[in-house]
Amino acid sequence: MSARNILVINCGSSSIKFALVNEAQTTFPLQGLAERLGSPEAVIHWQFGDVKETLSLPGADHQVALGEILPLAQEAAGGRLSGIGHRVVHGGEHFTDARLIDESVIEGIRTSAQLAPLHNPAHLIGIAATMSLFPDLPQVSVFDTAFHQTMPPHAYRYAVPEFLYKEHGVRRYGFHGTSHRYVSKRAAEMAGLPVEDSAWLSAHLGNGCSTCAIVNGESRDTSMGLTPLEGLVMGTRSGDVDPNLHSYLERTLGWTIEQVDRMLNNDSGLKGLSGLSNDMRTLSEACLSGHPGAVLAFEVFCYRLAKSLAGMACALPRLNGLIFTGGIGENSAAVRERTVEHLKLFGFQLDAEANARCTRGLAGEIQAAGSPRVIVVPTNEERQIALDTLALLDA
Ligand SMILES: Nc1ncnc2c1ncn2[C@@H]1O[C@H](COP(=O)(O)OP(=O)(O)O)[C@@H](O)[C@H]1O
Ligand SMILES: CC(=O)OP(=O)(O)O
Ligand SMILES: [Mg+2]
Repeated sequence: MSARNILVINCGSSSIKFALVNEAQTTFPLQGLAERLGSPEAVIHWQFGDVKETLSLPGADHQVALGEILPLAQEAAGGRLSGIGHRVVHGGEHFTDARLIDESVIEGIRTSAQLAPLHNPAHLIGIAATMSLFPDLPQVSVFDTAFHQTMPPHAYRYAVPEFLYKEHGVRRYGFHGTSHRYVSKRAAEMAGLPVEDSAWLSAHLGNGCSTCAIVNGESRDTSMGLTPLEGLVMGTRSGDVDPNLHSYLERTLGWTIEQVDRMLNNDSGLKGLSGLSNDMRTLSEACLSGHPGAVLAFEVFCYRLAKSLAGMACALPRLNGLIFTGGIGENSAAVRERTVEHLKLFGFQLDAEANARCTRGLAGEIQAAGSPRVIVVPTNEERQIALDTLALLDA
């Protein structure tokens, strides 16, 4: 049987990230991004082999963009596309695994949309579009939340009245599960351990950031909660704040819930603290010239990350190592160095040269002699989604 191709789709509210994954190849034959959908500036950028292209599609919505992306994928796949894997951020308590998409799965995603109002409605639009354009291709949804369904109640319950959990699903769900699962498997391989007998702290640091405690290949706790706002400092998201902040701003500034939501999700995090940028590359450069906002944002980011990892350690019976992944975790030696400095009590220490070497997709162990392992693992959510899709097609 020749190697199969899966198109992986991650639909945001105004964007679509996509990648063609071939099961026998380590790099993607095709990958790209459609952005500003629904506006006059709608555009698709993609890379097919070494060739980069851009197609301007004024006013295009998800359906129109997918109408362009699918033929590209068919061409890149030599006419042999086996299925489509969709990233779905929130699966609530309905889904503990990837699912072949049918009416009941669509209903489950719709029900969870209340909890991920920015993400799930966009996924549904993407799924409807691919189903109408390619009715004969099997479609699979892979949930960010599914991996975390193994958390025990003492990790996922909030200390609020029980009916809010029982009747309204108020609990910790956790996100980035596809990434935490993938990198913990890779870290175990790199360390020569069976993943079923390993224990990790994992830090996924992209635009969204979360930590996770992973024991024997299962999530035991994670920093994101009911929604992807809880926990760490992120690009534009605040992470943890005092829950009374909402009522304080309402009372003192007359803000509405929508204003508070927008501030916490879009104007906070690195962007809010620095007053400069949500992008860690920009902040790292500004730190070098002593920009006070950038320095503060960097320090708060690393301290809060270390504090979260130290808390996650409560969920581990032992520790095989600390994993860094996501755009920041994979590339920023400075973030890794500063974070690990706050974790000396655990015996963590880095080898400066090894730390500096691990950027731009290079995996490796970066701890100094005598320290528990610290491993940089490039995440690959697209490949994991394709593998989950293929596993369901085989079942
Ligand atoms: N060389 C680098 N140094 C520091 N930060 C980097 C570097 N390269 C990428 N990043 C950061 O990674 C973040 C984006 O991570 P990524 O995982 O690509 O995001 P997403 O969650 O959208 O997939 C940005 O904050 C970006 O600045
Ligand atoms: C759930 C989440 O935060 O996703 P992302 O990192 O893609 O924003
Ligand atoms: Mg990413």
